[in-house]
Amino acid sequence: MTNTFRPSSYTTFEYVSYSVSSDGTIFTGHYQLSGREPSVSFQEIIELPPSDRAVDTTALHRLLFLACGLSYYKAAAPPVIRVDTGLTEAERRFLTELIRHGLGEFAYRNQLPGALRPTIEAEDIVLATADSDWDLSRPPLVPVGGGKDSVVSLESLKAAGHVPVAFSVNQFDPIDACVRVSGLSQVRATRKVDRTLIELNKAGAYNGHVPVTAINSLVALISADRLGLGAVVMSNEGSADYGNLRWEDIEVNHQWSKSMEFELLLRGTLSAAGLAEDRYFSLLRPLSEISIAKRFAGLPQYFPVFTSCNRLFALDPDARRKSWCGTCPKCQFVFLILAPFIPADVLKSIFGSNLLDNLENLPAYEEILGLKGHKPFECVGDYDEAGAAFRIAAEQADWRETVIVKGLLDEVRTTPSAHEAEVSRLMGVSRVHAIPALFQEALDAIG
Ligand SMILES: CC(=O)N[C@H]1[C@@H](OP(=O)(O)OP(=O)(O)OC[C@H]2O[C@@H](n3ccc(=O)[nH]c3=O)[C@H](O)[C@@H]2O)O[C@H](CO)[C@@H](O)[C@@H]1O[C@H](C)C(=O)N[C@@H](C)C(=O)N[C@@H](CCC(=O)O)C(=O)O
Ligand SMILES: Nc1ncnc2c1ncn2[C@@H]1O[C@H](COP(=O)(O)OP(=O)(O)OP(=O)(O)O)[C@@H](O)[C@H]1O
Repeated sequence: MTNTFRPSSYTTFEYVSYSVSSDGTIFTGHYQLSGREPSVSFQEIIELPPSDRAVDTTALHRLLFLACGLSYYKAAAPPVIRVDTGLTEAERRFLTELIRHGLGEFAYRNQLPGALRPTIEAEDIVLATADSDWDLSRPPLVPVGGGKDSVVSLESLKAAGHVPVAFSVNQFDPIDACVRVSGLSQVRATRKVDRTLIELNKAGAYNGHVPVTAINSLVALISADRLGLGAVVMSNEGSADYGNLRWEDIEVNHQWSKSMEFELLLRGTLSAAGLAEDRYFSLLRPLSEISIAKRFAGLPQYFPVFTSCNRLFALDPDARRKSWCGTCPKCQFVFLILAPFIPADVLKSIFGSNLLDNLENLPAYEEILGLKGHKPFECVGDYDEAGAAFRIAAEQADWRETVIVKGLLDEVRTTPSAHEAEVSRLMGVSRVHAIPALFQEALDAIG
C-alpha cells in the first residue's frame, strides 16, 4: 500500500464482478480503481443468514453489488464508472440516482460536483424476470438501528398482531438490547468494508457519507427472501425527505436513502425486476418525528437500552462510544424531540445530562431550529419538527427555565413552527406513504 494516495490519478472505477458461495451465505463484491497509478482492488464481503430455502436472489444481489460499490468509488470519484456485469435499464437508473443523491453530502463537502455525474459505461442487458412465491402475509423483517424509530415499528407491529423478526446489519450492543426488550427473534447479517479503503483514507483518499440505508435495505431484502419472510419494514420518518441545503442543482440530503424518493426508487426497481414492490416500505413514513417521539415515550421499558447517537455504530469496535455522546446534533435533536413527552429527570438519566440546560449547545440548537446555518449533516428532523417540540417544551415547568429555552424562545416564536396549527399538523398522520393495506392498522396500534 502506498503512503500517498492521489485521487486525481484515477480515471475509472470498475464494478468487476460479484460472487455468492454455494450455500448463499457469503456475498463478495469485487471492485477496482485504475488510472495512471497502479490499480487498487477492493472486496466487500457480506455474510447473510443461513437458510435451506432455494431462492433466486440474483436481482437483489445485483443491486447490492451496485450499492456497496459507492464506498470504494468515493475514494477517488473518477469520471468514468464501468460496470462489467452490464446493467438493465432499471439498474442503470438506480445506480445513477444513488450516486446523484446518495453521494450529495460527500460531493458537497469535498467540493466535487463531478462526482455526482460520472459517465456510466455498461452493456445494456435484459434479465429474465424473477419468479417468486413471495407473500406479504408472512412475518415481516424489521431492520433495527438501536434508536427510537425501529422500536416504535416493532411495538406497533406487535400491537397489531404481527410477529416481526428483528434484523441487524453487524453486531451492535444497543441493537441487541432493544431486540431483547422486544422479546422478538433476531437475525443478523455482517458487512465487512475492505480494510484497504480504511488505509487509503489515511493516505489521502476522498472520504464522506455514503447512502448506508440503501445498502442495509438490500441486505435486509436478501435476508428476508432467504428466510422465507414477508416485507422488509423500515422505520424511516416523513422528514427524512427534507434536505440540508441546495447545491449544484440538487438538494443535498444526508438522509436521502431514508427518503420517500429512495423508497419509491427501490420499489420501482424491484418491480422492474419482477419482484413485488410491497417487499419494501417504511411503516413510519406518515409520521413526524414528534409523533414518533410521543409514541416512543409510552415505551419506557426501552429507555435504559435504546441509543440514537451514531457514534456508537463505528465499524471498528475500539472507536465506538459506549453511550450517548451528548455533543452531536443527533443527541441534541433526540433530546429536544423527546423533551415534551418525558420528564426532565428521566431524560437526564438517559442522556447523562440536561442538553437543554447547557449553554455550549446553543449554536447547535440554533442550527437544529433553523435560526442560523443549515440543517446539520446528521439524521435530525426538520425545522418545523424541532420548532414545534421546542414550543411545547417551553410551556412545561420542566424545561421553561433551561438556558437553551430561555435563550432561544423569542427567536423561535418568530418561526412558522411556533403556530398552534403547525403543532397539530405534526401530531397527525400524512397520507404520503407506500404502506400496504395489511399493515396500515399497525400505524395507529400504539398511540
Ligand atoms: C457511524 C458513523 O456515523 N459513521 C460515519 C463516519 O465514519 P467513521 O469514519 O467515523 O466510522 P465508520 O462508520 O466506522 O467507518 C469507517 C470508514 O469506513 C468507510 N465506510 C464505512 C461504512 C460504509 O458503508 N462505507 C464506507 O465507505 C468510510 O470511509 C469511513 O470513514 O463518517 C463517515 C464519513 O463521513 C460516514 O460515511 C460514516 O457513516 C456510516 C456510513 C454510517 O453507517 N452512518 C450511519 C450511522 C448514518 O449516518 N445513517 C444515516 C442514514 C442516511 C442514509 O441516507 O442512509 C442516518 O441515520 O440518517
Ligand atoms: N445496523 C443496522 N442494521 C439494520 N438496520 C439498521 C441499522 N442501522 C439503522 N437501521 C435501520 O435504518 C433505518 C434508519 O435508521 P435510524 O438510525 O434513523 O433509525 P433508528 O435507529 O431506529 O432510530 P433513531 O432515529 O432514533 O436512531 C431504520 O429503519 C433503522 O432501523
